[in-house]
Amino acid sequence: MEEVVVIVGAGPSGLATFACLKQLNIPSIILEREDCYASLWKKRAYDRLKLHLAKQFCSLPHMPYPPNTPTFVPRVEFIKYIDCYVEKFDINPKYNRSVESSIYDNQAKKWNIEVRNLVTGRVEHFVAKFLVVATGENNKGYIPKITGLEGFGGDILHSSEFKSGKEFVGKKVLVIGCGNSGMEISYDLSNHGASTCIVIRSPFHIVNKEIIWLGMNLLSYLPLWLVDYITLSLARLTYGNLTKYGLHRPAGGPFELKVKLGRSPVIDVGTVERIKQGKIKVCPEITKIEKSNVEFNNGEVQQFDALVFATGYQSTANEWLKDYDFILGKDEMPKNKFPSHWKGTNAVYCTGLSQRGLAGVSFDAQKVADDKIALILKSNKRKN
Ligand SMILES: Cc1cc2nc3c(=O)[nH]c(=O)nc-3n(C[C@H](O)[C@H](O)[C@H](O)COP(=O)(O)OP(=O)(O)OC[C@H]3O[C@@H](n4cnc5c(N)ncnc54)[C@H](O)[C@@H]3O)c2cc1C
Ligand SMILES: NC(=O)C1=CN([C@@H]2O[C@H](COP(=O)(O)OP(=O)(O)OC[C@H]3O[C@@H](n4cnc5c(N)ncnc54)[C@H](OP(=O)(O)O)[C@@H]3O)[C@@H](O)[C@H]2O)C=CC1
Ligand SMILES: O=C(O)C(=O)Cc1c[nH]c2ccccc12
Repeated sequence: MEEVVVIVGAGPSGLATFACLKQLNIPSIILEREDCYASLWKKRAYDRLKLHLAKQFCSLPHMPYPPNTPTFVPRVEFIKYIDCYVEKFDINPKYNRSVESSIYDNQAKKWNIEVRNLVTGRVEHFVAKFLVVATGENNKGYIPKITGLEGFGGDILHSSEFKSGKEFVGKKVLVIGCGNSGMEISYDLSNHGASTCIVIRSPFHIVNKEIIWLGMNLLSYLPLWLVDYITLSLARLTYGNLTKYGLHRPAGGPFELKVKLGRSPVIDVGTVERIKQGKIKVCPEITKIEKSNVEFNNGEVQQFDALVFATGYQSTANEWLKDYDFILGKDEMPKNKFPSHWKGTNAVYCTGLSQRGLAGVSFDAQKVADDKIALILKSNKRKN
């Protein structure tokens, strides 16, 4: 099968790229390994999740949210929005297709794509003039190696498998990692009566969604350092000094760290108050595990029924994109810096790999589509 554009992944990035291309009458197909679109939001996100950024920063190209949508969109409403998006642009991804290899044929100037059909088990081949990597930054849950972890007696899960604290009523649970996932999952566990501890090993910024909303808006008018100053001042006023609870702020500002390192500030949903009340206990880094006992680097040992690893994600694009160095580095990140990151050499593009959430997804999808039309028009002109 020969295609103009093959998009790998039917998350918001793949869907947005398809829609932007369609607006320009450029045909494309999407290959998706799961049996649905937006699989992260449907299968790998916890029940109480709401978008942290206001809806104005989380829409996909060519379709705003309906006016009655809440400012901070709950997961289920976001899925409904994506449902409407898919209907509006009549998007039909090819499901259960796991892309296993993608190699550029320099002679034919085409991408050869090998796909495992997960239903039949067979390998299918696609050829495309353009390839778009839209497989996301949150592909595979990362669980660190810890001595004795494999012998742990209780439940072990990654945050992407966590649905609700109601499954842990009366249990003693340790959450490892204090990003947005870990902090919110701890709160949910505590809400449902689980005895909850959280491992915090590094400094991070605690803010709330109103402060970030203000900061995001101010970024249109003020330099980043000033927005950081205002954001930090408000955060300090709201939370006070949290060091005695084991929460430390890093040296750079919240927006500076997001832009430079892709590290998101933690948007507090009530966890900090629980920590202050002693209802969620902060623990230092784990040194080892023996059966149900977890030892921390302050020498303390505690017994747990379950461990929730909210230790982040890995992108896995380099595993299937054999010619990844046309666009990605060894670290799976785009080689070029924002805002030129979305384009590689040899007709490969990426959307959703700039650590800028859904706003970044929209930016990339539009850029990719606009670039393609230029290329296609150029090649058509040459032919005529
Ligand atoms: C818990 C959580 C909450 C988040 N909340 C927000 C938020 O509020 N606001 C925000 O802006 N961002 C948020 N993000 C970031 C979020 O990941 C992105 O905004 C968005 O989902 C990115 O879309 P994507 O299409 O790039 O990636 P994904 O949504 O991850 O989609 C990638 C798709 O590619 C498919 N795929 C992967 N590998 C292959 C392969 N080899 N072959 C075929 N298909 C493949 C996957 O199955 C998946 O369906 C959140 C992330 C997480 C983990
Ligand atoms: N509602 C929303 O909008 C939500 C958005 N998100 C977004 O999804 C993305 C992923 O977030 P998240 O899942 O929290 O992952 P992150 O990568 O943001 O956080 C991972 C956390 O795990 C810690 N960690 C890693 N390894 C270890 C270890 N061995 N021991 C102790 N701690 C460890 C990290 O600390 P260290 O810095 O020390 O490595 C960090 O605190 C982010 O962009 C986030 O903002 C997530 C949830 C909700
Ligand atoms: O949820 C995330 O981590 C995102 O990537 C969304 C996002 C984009 N820009 C930001 C700035 C501050 C906080 C979150 C985000």
